[in-house]
Amino acid sequence: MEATLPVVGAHIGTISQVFYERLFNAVPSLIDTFNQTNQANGDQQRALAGSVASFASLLVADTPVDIDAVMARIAAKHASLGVRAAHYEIVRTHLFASIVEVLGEAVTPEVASAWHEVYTLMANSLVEQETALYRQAGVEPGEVWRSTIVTEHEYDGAHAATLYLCAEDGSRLPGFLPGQYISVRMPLPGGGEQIRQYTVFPGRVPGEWAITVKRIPGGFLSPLLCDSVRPGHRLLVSPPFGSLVVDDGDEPLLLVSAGVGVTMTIAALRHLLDRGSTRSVDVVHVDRTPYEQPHRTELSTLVKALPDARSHVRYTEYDEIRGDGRSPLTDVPLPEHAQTYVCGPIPFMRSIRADLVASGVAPETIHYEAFAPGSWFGLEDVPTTVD
Ligand SMILES: NC(=O)C1=CN([C@@H]2O[C@H](COP(=O)(O)OP(=O)(O)OC[C@H]3O[C@@H](n4cnc5c(N)ncnc54)[C@H](OP(=O)(O)O)[C@@H]3O)[C@@H](O)[C@H]2O)C=CC1
Repeated sequence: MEATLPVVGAHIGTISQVFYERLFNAVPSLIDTFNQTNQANGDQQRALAGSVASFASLLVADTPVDIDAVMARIAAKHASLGVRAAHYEIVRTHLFASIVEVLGEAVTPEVASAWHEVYTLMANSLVEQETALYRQAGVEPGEVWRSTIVTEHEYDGAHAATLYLCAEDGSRLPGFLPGQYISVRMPLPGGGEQIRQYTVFPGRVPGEWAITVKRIPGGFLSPLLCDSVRPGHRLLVSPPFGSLVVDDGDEPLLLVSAGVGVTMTIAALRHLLDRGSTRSVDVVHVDRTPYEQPHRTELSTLVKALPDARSHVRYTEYDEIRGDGRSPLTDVPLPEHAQTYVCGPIPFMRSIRADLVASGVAPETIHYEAFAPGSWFGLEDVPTTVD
């Protein structure tokens, strides 16, 4: 199998394309589970087959990637989509048929069996973790969707809206950890439906959730959520999932965000405040202008309310940080032994991570979550954004 890794790698684009054609022809309903924006721009094509290949290379290579953390992130994302054990067998059938179709005779029985073994290892590990996540969430495997009611819609910054959600049956929505997200599943006006993930943060009353959605022009879901959904609207959502959560230790925290990625920082600050935390916290946030910045007032209110917190907000429209290549972290005193959480566009997270590592920060203390597919194995080669 190791010998065929480069061959599979070299043909991953074609294999993925053939795979999705086969998969969607066989099970058209799965189109709704996959992000159609990422399908259209090719990211999803690269992601799934690429994940199997990456998993295989992690198994055989001496690599610094923390495979358990990567698998935990994938399992959480799958749970938020309602993935079931049976899906892995459907994917296996069509993925292997695609590999054989593209690589032909290079796939000898020995090679095929080695790849099946890798796939089985990966699938078993994910199914086990997803089963545990469903159990913790108190739902049957894959039965993640519940009805919530939008209690309030607020435009937030120039391009985003915050939606407040309560349970349809009047019960309290379950708690969550700072950094977790929920999936929102919505029918599309032209037919079909789509699912997207949004960081969840506390609403205005206990048991209420909030999400902030940035409108992506031409996107499938975000324009609907920003501009069509209003109080009283019913929204199907998943329980909160996500393995990348702000830890409850007492080391200093560095929370770095850009754009609507600020919701992770808001969730973390609310959590610290609720717990009466005295932790040292530095917040770095980058936005284009104050007018575009979601949660601008709340960010500054929360930072002021914490006993040992500071905020460093940078505006790329007014500040030269983008033009002259200076890091948004310039002039921010980096606390020693800090845990850093980064949230924002992929290029932003990539450059912040590089700046921190160049300043001597230990890579294992830098945490980030990317919602885009294919980004599980590092910040090296991931494009795109969610809508
Ligand atoms: N909705 C949600 O719940 C969540 C969304 N996310 C993700 O967060 C991301 C936020 O994106 P969005 O709001 O569109 O961000 P924007 O594209 O609007 O960027 C926000 C700011 O970051 C700056 N920036 C971007 N890249 C760099 C860089 N390399 N170095 C310095 N500054 C940079 C931009 O500068 P400039 O003006 O020069 O472009 C801009 O000022 C999305 O990918 C989204 O998927 C993450 C967590 C939660």
